[in-house]
Amino acid sequence: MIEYRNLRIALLGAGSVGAQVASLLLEHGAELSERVGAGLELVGVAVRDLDAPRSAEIPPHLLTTDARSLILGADIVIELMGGLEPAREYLELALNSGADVITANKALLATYGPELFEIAEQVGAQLYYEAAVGGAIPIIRPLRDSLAGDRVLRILGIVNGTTNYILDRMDTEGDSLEEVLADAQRLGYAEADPTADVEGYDAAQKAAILASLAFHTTVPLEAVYREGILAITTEQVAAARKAGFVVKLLAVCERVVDPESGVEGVSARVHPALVPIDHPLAAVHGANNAVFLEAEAAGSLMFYGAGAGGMQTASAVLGDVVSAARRHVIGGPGVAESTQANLPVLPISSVRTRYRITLEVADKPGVLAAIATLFAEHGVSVEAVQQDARPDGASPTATLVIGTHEATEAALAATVSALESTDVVSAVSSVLRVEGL
Ligand SMILES: NC(=O)c1ccc[n+]([C@@H]2O[C@H](COP(=O)([O-])OP(=O)(O)OC[C@H]3O[C@@H](n4cnc5c(N)ncnc54)[C@H](O)[C@@H]3O)[C@@H](O)[C@H]2O)c1
Ligand SMILES: N[C@@H](CCO)C(=O)O
Ligand code: NA
Repeated sequence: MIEYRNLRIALLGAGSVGAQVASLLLEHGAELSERVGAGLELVGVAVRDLDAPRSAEIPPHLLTTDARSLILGADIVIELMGGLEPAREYLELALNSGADVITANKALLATYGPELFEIAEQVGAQLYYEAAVGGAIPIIRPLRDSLAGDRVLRILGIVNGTTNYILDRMDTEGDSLEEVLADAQRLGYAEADPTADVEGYDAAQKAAILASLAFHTTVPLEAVYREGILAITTEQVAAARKAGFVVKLLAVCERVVDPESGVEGVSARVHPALVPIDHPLAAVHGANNAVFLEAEAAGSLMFYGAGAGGMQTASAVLGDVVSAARRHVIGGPGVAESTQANLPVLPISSVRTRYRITLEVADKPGVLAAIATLFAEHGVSVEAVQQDARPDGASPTATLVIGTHEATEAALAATVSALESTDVVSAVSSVLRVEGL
């Protein structure tokens, strides 16, 4: 029997993910120790309420309400409390005491990531966060390690399970957003307050993390353009399907060139988008997540699986525990988060993409020509026009769907505002970006 040195692991928070991490560590600790070459000992679990019910049994002697003392005696600290404070304070304390740190907290990383990475670099500690994006799906480590020799060009991610579940049900069952949201809450996919999911805040935090890592640049959360799914109607989803698209809430992180200045930079945005039905992302159903990535040498890759769930997310946390523990055994400084590219983060107005615009127009001669002229005047090239047939004389208006070639957001926004103020257009009923063509 090999005698291992013991690594002391402190866990902060024993909710959906934390309780599963504790249970897996206690159950498989011996096996993981073999993989690491050091003993992995869960020395304590900081909780708010010692008597609260938990999704997995934790021996009472491990529970404590004194998080600070627990942190100060640990080699590896796992933060699964969520929220900004005291999570930030505890992680700084852990890093400054020389411990490696593991977190699943995307809100914390998207807000205080640069500060935390800097402390980690100064003290030579590691900060791991595989569970923060895409839950169980390996995406942080592939970006940081496997693709470190390549140049990532673009990421299209379905990184919020709740909104994917909602949009998927609207598509496959024809249900309304309100109906499905209520079900998602009942099934435990959505939070009691689902704002972070449906308004795109959760996806925007993940986009900031992915873009920073993929482009070796600090991408602050405030620089991520964000639109949620609340304005999406069942009719829009059905019309998209008829036209060969599905509606997905996408996190799009890409290299862009500012059309005015020619400056090269990066952009991160979250919004509902039309995805062609034969694109791999269109096949991501239910609450699953997927990250579709284009790299210069690797080409297209897709990472797919469970983006949430206590047990699934615990898998990613345990992977980080093994990585951190291996470094303790090997010794040496941690790998610093590289932001050396330091590219400018450009506003959404610099982004170029395609659009499908649905208009209610007067059904009379000259209307189409007037609308086409308006697009041309703003430098937006029309790719296809489709008019919905109406029964004869049933209505003096027609529905016009205009697909565009790539145009800048700025040109498109100017076109839409011109359409809104022209007489022949009675309503601009939908403007959706098309991705993945
Ligand atoms: N649940 C998922 O599927 C999932 C997926 C990916 C990432 N995450 C992230 O994992 C983290 C944990 O999520 P969760 O779903 O387990 O949340 P949760 O609400 O179920 O658990 C958090 C636990 O932390 C405890 N806690 C809060 N403040 C504390 C404090 N000061 N001291 C001690 N305990 C404290 C709470 O009482 C609660 O039990 C979050 O950052 C979340 O964003 C969760
Ligand atoms: N609320 C998130 C949980 C995982 O971060 C989701 O729906 O994907
Ligand atoms: Na992950």
